Formats: sequence, C-alpha cells, structure tokens
Amino acid sequence: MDYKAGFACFVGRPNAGKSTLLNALVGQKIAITSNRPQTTRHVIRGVVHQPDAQVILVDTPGLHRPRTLLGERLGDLVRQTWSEVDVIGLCMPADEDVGRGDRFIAAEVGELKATVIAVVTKADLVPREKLAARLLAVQELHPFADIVPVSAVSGENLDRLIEVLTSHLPASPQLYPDGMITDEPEQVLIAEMVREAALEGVRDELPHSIAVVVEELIREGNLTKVYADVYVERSSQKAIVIGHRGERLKGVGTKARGEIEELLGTKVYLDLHVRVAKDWQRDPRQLRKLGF
Ligand SMILES: Nc1nc2c(ncn2[C@@H]2O[C@H](COP(=O)(O)OP(=O)(O)OP(=O)(O)O)[C@@H](O)[C@H]2O)c(=O)[nH]1
Repeated sequence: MDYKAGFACFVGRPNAGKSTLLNALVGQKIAITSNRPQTTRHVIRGVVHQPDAQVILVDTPGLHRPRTLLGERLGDLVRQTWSEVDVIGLCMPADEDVGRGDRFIAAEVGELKATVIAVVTKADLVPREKLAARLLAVQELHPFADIVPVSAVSGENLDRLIEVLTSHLPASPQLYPDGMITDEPEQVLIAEMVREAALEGVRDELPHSIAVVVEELIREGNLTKVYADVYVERSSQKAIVIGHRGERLKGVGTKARGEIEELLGTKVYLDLHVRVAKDWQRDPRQLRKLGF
C-alpha cells in the first residue's frame, strides 16, 4: 500500500475534550503545551507514526480560547490553519446536546477543502442508548465523512479514530523522521540551546561543524526527558566536544539543561550523544537529516 501522510486538527467548542484527545492520541510522550509565541505557522502537537502512515496533529492557536472566537469572526490565523490541514475532526461531547456552537463550527469548516469528520468525545460518560441517540443527532448536523465515538479516558476507539483520520490523508512520503513525536518550535529552540552551549569555547576550532538534533522529548509530570544528538564532522572533533574524561560535555549539558528548564518550566533530564556524521556539511542527505 502507498504511504500516506498529512495534517489533522481538532476543533470544537470549549470543553469538548480536544486537548485531552490530542494528548491521548499521541500517547504520554508529548504533553508539552507552550504558551510562548510561536514562530512557525503550524504548531505541531504530535506525530502519530504507523507502519504505512503519519498523522500529524496540529493545534489551532486561536482555538485555545474559543470563547472569544465563537461570538466573533474567526481569526485569520485559525482560518489559515483550517485551510491547510487535510482532515478536521469536529469534537462534540457525548454528554451534551448538539447545540448552536456545534452548528456554527460545522458550517464554518464545511466550507473548507479539508475532509470534516465528527468525533463524539467522552463516550465513557453516557450509557449506550444515549450514545446511539447522540450519534444520530450528530449525523443530522452535517454530512460528515465519518462519525467516530471515542473516549480519551478509557481509550475506547482511539485506534479506530487514527484509522479514520489516516483514511482521509493524501498519499505522501513520510514527513517526519521515525520516532519523532514533538512540539516542533520547542524542539528547535532546545537544539539551539544545546548547540550554543557546545560551541562555547571551541567556536574558533569548530565554527560550523556542530549540529544538534533533538530526537525525543518525553514529559513525565514535572520532569522532561530530552534526548539529543550532537553531530560533528570528524572523530577528532568528537574528542574536542567531549573533552578530557567527558568533562567538557558534562559542562555543556549542565549549561543547556538550565536553559531548557527555564524554557519548559519543568525539571529536565538531558541525554546528550556526540555522533560523527562524516563531512555532513557536504552531504545533502545528512544536511536534510540535520534540518538544513
Ligand atoms: N470522562 C471523560 N472526560 C473527558 C474526556 N475527554 C476530556 N474530558 C474532560 O473534559 C474536560 C475538557 O477537556 P479538554 O480536553 O480540556 O477540552 P478542550 O476541548 O481542549 O477545552 P478548551 O481548552 O476549553 O477548548 C476536562 O475536564 C477533561 O478531563 C473523556 O474522554 N472522558
């Protein structure tokens, strides 16, 4: 089967369960919500990896405050995001009647080129008959491409939701590296902090030879584990970065960790690996991998 990849986002009125669902879909791994101004247009909340597909879940910045959104006109930024995703999941809680807010959002997203599906959230809160009735009401609301009841709390039907989202994605090559589950802007900032720290004192020796890739961010309560690779071009440079008995690398880690803790507002465990990517500056494949 052809590989599929694309972007999906969830919309819905306040309290519909969007954030909880997003986090449940990506797993425990990314629960970082940044309240920093984002520099990129898409705020990537997470990537769901499958053998033959990647679902990239994006946040709609304006929808963090849908209360101000509903009564007013939709912000340009939200429109922009909506117009760039492949699938939109309109979230409606199973324990509340379908209402005006849902109708309003359904009409808005119905105008877009994205496929719109309905996600009936919090299915665990109602008995089966009630859920069935809610699904019927949702069906009346809009010609949704699919309707999926889920519970982020019990995990019910989350697999099915991924399947449905995937079915509406375009054929595309893989868009993110294997195993990368991240909030992109933060990951980039963190890589920069590590790179800066690694360059300190050796800038003259290795001015352009260091690149840093954050492979994984795992949030566990008040602790964030950061796994990063520091790439150099030659093993002689590796020795410089690591230093005598690893002292230099230890210092790099301590300095970068302090800054990352400030950025994320949690304790940070920082795992640094120095790797040699031979002549990476001249190798297009390596350059792509390192984000250039
Ligand atoms: N029982 C149950 N509760 C849920 C479920 N999903 C979310 N909730 C609860 O519903 C409330 C709202 O969930 P959120 O994920 O914050 O909803 P949201 O749509 O992101 O809300 P806004 O940020 O206001 O737009 C929270 O108290 C969640 O714990 C679910 O599947 N089952």
